[in-house]
Amino acid sequence: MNNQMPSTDDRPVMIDVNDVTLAFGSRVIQHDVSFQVRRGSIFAVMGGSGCGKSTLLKSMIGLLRPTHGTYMVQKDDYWSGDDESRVKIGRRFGVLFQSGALWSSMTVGENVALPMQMFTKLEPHVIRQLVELKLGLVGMLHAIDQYPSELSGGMRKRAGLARAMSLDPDILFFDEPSAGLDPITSARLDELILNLRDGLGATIIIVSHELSSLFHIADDGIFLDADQKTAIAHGSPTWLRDHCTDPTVHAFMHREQLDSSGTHGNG
Ligand SMILES: Nc1ncnc2c1ncn2[C@@H]1O[C@H](COP(=O)(O)OP(=O)(O)OP(=O)(O)O)[C@@H](O)[C@H]1O
Repeated sequence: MNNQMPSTDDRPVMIDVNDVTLAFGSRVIQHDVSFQVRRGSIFAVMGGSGCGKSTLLKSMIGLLRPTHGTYMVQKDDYWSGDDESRVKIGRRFGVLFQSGALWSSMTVGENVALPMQMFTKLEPHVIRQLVELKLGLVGMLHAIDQYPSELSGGMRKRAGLARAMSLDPDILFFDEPSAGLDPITSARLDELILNLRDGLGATIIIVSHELSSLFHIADDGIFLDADQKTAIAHGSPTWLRDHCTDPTVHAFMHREQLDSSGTHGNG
């Protein structure tokens, strides 16, 4: 079965996930998951609903300890140390949650400033300048004094992105960034994500259902299966679409349904 993209990628490995098992209590969600994310790549975590994509993302950002396996962030073993060492490694991470997850009682500018106030000793006027810079990067400087409730869904996502970049992370995690956005706003967000990767050299791990977006922006990825509870294919979304022969992956990447015999139907 053709389920592994041939790799000619010689970019350094940024995150090395080795033999990870994720479980809630005795319920295993995924097991024996291994993959590498290379520096500067946009890495897609794919798979059907409920297979464990968000759970994997949670464990990569420190919200769920894997029951087995390791995550190396360059030379640092993310889960082997104490909370303090994890927080230190996590300072390199920026996270954009589905909703943008802004504090509703704070303005956009205050939201972006918050991580800087919490984790740095920068003077308020320096923070203000940095906040303006981050909001400028995502085209949201005009909304610096607005509250989240005054923003559209796309604007909230962009403000969330500015906040995710608040501490100059070199690794960004996006959970369903295009969820709830219309196609045009979603396409703009794709361009913004590509610009961030190209302009800042960030490494991006993205969970998304939006195949058109994934085909456009992601250059590597993994496909998690809900039934086998493990990764069944590795490669960029376009490679999986065009070359992967696994019936589940093929059906997903071509938006088909499998019939009970495991062959492709068209309904
Ligand atoms: N806190 C939790 N406690 C127990 N089970 C959980 C918890 N969070 C998620 N699950 C279960 O883990 C499985 C994977 O969920 P997860 O949200 O990671 O899937 P997903 O692939 O991101 O799904 P979707 O694409 O629908 O968002 C699901 O069966 C879910 O019910």
